[in-house]
Amino acid sequence: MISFSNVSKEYPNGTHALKDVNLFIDKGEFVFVVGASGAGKSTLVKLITREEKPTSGKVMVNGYDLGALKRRQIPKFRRTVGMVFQDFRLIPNMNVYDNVAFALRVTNVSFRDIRRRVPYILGLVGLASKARSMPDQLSGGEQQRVALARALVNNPSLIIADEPTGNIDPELSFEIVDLLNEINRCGTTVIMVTHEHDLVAKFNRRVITLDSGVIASDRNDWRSSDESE
Ligand SMILES: Nc1ncnc2c1ncn2[C@@H]1O[C@H](COP(=O)(O)OP(=O)(O)OP(=O)(O)O)[C@@H](O)[C@H]1O
Repeated sequence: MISFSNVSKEYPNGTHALKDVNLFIDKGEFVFVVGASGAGKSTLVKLITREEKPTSGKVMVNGYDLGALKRRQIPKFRRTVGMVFQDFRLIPNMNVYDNVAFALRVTNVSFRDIRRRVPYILGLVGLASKARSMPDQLSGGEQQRVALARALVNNPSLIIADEPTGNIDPELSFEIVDLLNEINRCGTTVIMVTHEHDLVAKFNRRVITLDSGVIASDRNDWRSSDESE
């Protein structure tokens, strides 16, 4: 569950990236966040992951009041959120298996559980046969699936993907969103920032449109709207 109550974000240089935003995303929803460059999409994501703090207002995510979160509580909170980025952010000198296992090792999961969980998650994203490959031996779509596996391996209740298909061919982009869709069907909340209107139209989910730091529209019936043309 995510809620924004009268949230504004002003960066130190005076840019008002978000202005008095009110928003509620329930557990289990799939939400696209769209909007022009500079509209405030990444700022919204950074407030949800507590990379940034609001200048005013209250952000609640998975039961945590992020404004009141102590520094030492941040890692525990972040384990409830899986993050996927446009540039994949894989560790280049680790193979696929280790990239995913690493996310578990840093949280002190036992060797036995890692050996059980990593192959399961790699199977889920269709990469069981690539476990020993290095990231630079994979296509963009495959690298993003590894990143997705890494985001999923801690069993987060929320996946937040900031332009996950931005560096991927259009055919493979569909596969990534399809995977996110499957993950969502199993109960995980998914928030995906994108510029790709084709994908948004194809999957027909809730769409939040940001414009100059405010929510310009928030709708569940994207396909029937004129904006999908
Ligand atoms: N660290 C920062 N310091 C100052 N201004 C910032 C910072 N980060 C973002 N901004 C500004 O805040 C506004 C919103 O930026 P944000 O990155 O949230 O937009 P966006 O919708 O994600 O854009 P894009 O689609 O280009 O990634 C922009 O005017 C941007 O220049």
